[in-house]
Amino acid sequence: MHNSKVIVALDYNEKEKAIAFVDSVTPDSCKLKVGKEMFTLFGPDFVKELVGRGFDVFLDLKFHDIPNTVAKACAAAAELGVWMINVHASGGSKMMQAAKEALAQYDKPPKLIAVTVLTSMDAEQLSGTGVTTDIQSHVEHLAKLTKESGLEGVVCSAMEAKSLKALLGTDFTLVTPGIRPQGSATGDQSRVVTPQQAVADGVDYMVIGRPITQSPDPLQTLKEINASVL
Ligand SMILES: O=c1ccn([C@@H]2O[C@H](COP(=O)(O)O)[C@@H](O)[C@H]2O)c(=O)[nH]1
Repeated sequence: MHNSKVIVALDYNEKEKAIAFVDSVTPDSCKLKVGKEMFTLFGPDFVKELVGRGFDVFLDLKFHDIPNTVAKACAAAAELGVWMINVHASGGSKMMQAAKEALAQYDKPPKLIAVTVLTSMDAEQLSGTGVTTDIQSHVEHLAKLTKESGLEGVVCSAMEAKSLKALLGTDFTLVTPGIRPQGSATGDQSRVVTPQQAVADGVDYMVIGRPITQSPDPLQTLKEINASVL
């Protein structure tokens, strides 16, 4: 069992840079996230390498397709031995249930969670997609649908953590990107929260990429974040 709440987003375009960071950390100091960029560049072998080193790996491919396709993709992801995978909740309950059922054949299936509203989105971006409710209500709606579909948790902003824990219970896992230590550049994120506030509000895991990977001393930054939320 690894204890850190930090999942480092390995969004590197060079494998050597990612491995240099991985060489500097341990499975107790962080979990690792492989997203679309590194998976597209370096594929399943890269994921297996991280799993082989004993890390909990979140394969963040955000599947969103017809139920059959998503189910097969989730089974393929489970074969890699990863700790957690995800789909988009907006794919609907049939899609999420198919994903869940595809994992039933595994003794140790990955945790399956669903993305609610991307942390890069603000009210204007969301309404531009045709959603007429406010962000908080839409996140709550999608998180409820996710729980009813049998999944273990959601990706959301830590801004929504308190209300989701109250609505869906403390066992429902909340994974929150959009984490920014005080003074860090926000970049393309909109719904940002500091690590300290996120943990105080009850999140289970914080996804942190650039504030760590682009830092002049990534290991020291990770250590400081871990220490700040003890
Ligand atoms: O709503 C979401 C879902 C996923 N992400 C991913 O998390 C990291 C965040 O990286 P930062 O550099 O800390 O912004 C990135 O890999 C995203 O693809 C997200 O940001 N928001």
